[in-house]
Amino acid sequence: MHRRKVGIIGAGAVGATAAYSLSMMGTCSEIVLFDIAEGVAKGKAIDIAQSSHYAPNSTIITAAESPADVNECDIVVITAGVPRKGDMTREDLLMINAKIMKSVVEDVMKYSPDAVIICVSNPLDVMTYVIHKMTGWESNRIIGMAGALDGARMAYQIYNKLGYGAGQIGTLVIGDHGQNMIPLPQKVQVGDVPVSELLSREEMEEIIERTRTGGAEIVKHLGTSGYYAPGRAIAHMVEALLNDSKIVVSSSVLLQGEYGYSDVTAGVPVVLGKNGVEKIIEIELDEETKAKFNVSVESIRSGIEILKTNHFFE
Ligand SMILES: NC(=O)c1ccc[n+]([C@@H]2O[C@H](COP(=O)([O-])OP(=O)(O)OC[C@H]3O[C@@H](n4cnc5c(N)ncnc54)[C@H](O)[C@@H]3O)[C@@H](O)[C@H]2O)c1
Repeated sequence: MHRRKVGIIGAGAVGATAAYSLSMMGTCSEIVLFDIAEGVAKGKAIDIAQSSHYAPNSTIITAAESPADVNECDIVVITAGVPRKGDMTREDLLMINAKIMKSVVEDVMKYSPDAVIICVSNPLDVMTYVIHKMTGWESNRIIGMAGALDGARMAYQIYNKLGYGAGQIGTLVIGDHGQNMIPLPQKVQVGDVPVSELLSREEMEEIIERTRTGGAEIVKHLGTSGYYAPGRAIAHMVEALLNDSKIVVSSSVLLQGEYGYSDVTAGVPVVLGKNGVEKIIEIELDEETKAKFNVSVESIRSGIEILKTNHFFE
């Protein structure tokens, strides 16, 4: 990864915030934004490039005129998609976003054939699976961003309860990036202190619930989903890949026997480095968590099944 070039496909709220975060961190040498909505990538690229005047390191930020300009990237972040509208069923949304993903991925394969892909578009785990099927690439090169955000949301809730420990709260959220996500309080530490020493079971139950509904809480206030924390979470992952930092981040990856599942994507802790997913970490799950993980995996499988029933992969 010597060029440190990052492509971001979908320059909407999340994609542009990821670009802005990366440029403020000075992590990349070059960021190229692409969006099908005319002017969006161009306008945001100019704005972000001007803000980078005050960043620690300079970053070249450009807008792609066509998918072919998102070329020779080390990492491609995909945030392209459409949100669910009133009259759409889950099935409709899945099919629409999967078709968008298919066309985006065809371009990535053509123009950035050596990239690592970070999938962000929802439904996250199913879209990550689509990328695996469409590319046929080594599974380590395709990573779904979910746990990085959900873990930050959990840490925020814990800090709000404690009033201390900011930046020291290690969290872990596994499973799907949706209703059945599994925040794991038994794995949380504040500094080196297990959270069970600091918060009661009832307080942790409330934190788990608020983590699960963390996205919806923002929608309630804002009328649209959050983008600062998702954008920063993407930048955190991109930095880990570019710097080969081998940090542990929960991410949606293809399971091939790990945790007893195959041919399905789900959020589990992984090591991120220059090759993408360097290692999937298999932690010991108690029986209750195993049952929850199964519910989570089955909900992802039901999304994949919808695509199969609609002959998407044929
Ligand atoms: N994984 C996560 O944790 C997480 C967090 C937040 C949002 N998301 C998801 O990320 C996606 C983006 O969210 P957002 O708030 O930025 O939405 P947004 O609507 O602001 O941006 C999406 C952008 O994608 C563009 N787009 C659509 N089709 C495209 C194509 N074929 N090629 C290029 N661009 C295309 C649209 O023009 C739009 O600008 C959504 O699917 C959202 O649900 C995921």
